[in-house]
Amino acid sequence: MQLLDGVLVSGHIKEQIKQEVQKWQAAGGKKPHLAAILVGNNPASEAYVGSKVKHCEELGFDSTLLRLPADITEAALIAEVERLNHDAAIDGILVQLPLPDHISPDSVINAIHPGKDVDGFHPISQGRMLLGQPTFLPATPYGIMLMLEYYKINTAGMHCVVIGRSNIVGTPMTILMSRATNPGNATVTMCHSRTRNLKELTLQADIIVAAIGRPRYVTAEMVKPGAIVIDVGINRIDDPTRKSGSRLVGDVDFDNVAPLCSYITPVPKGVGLMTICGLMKNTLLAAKMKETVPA
Ligand SMILES: Nc1nc2c(c(=O)[nH]1)N[C@@H](CN(C=O)c1ccc(C(=O)N[C@@H](CCC(=O)O)C(=O)O)cc1)CN2
Repeated sequence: MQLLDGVLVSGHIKEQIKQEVQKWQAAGGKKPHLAAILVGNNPASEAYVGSKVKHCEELGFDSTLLRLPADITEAALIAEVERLNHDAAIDGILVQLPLPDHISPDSVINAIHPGKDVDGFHPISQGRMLLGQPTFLPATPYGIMLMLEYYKINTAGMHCVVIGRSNIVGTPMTILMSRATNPGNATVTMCHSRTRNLKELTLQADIIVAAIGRPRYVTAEMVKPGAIVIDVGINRIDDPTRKSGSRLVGDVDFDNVAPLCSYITPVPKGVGLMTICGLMKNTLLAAKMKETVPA
């Protein structure tokens, strides 16, 4: 079993991005500038946005963090997004998810100008991805593809079972893995909460992408020996043995599944770190494309 190491791969990709930014600036380009919107004070969201801002500093990007109250109206939030759309200094905009229940994430995402949609969540970005056109790829699936590429895993002809059908991970993952690219060229099955014969399907999988959001859901008896397992889950569970009283686990029962696998991503230090790489690569691309809605 080989661990797909998010620390190693993200370190390598960040180094590439840093060098690309320096080259871009040496050629007269402006520092990429990411604007992150954080609504409310969900501790996990605070941590993820904080990490994005720190990565901007590390890679030589500018960043702006806009903190908005949890009771902001949807209209006021969309007005902030539109203000950033028109701000020529801003290259990329992200709105940290989840949003409070009274705000429709679709309405807010749809308000982001597609040229600044560095999360790759806008319908235009997703549509272009579906058609195989150049676009911003959703950060987590993009990061997973970068990781498979780094380890030179040839997925052509493999059966890839994706568990989860979210717009930001499961669905785009099925599209990217079935494209005529390497990695890609896989035969893909998408499973979800209504799938009846999940274990039957996962046992046929050469690659499992687990993005269900349930701690340790994928167990050893669901995994074929030699399979590649990509764990997208980030679940915080109680652990009285830890000083903090809790710890992170993925959607895969790592301790029992890992011995069966050819490759597996750990949680933490796996896919999560690659998500940030996907976002940073998209932000650099946005800076190079430079699209701003005229005032
Ligand atoms: N606007 C967005 N919102 C959300 C996204 C997203 O891509 N865009 N994805 C997730 C959260 N997320 C990024 O925002 C994210 C999750 C996890 C990590 C990460 O680095 N995880 C570390 C562990 C971190 C920890 O200790 O808590 C790891 O896996 O090693 C980065 C980004 C939902 N919202």
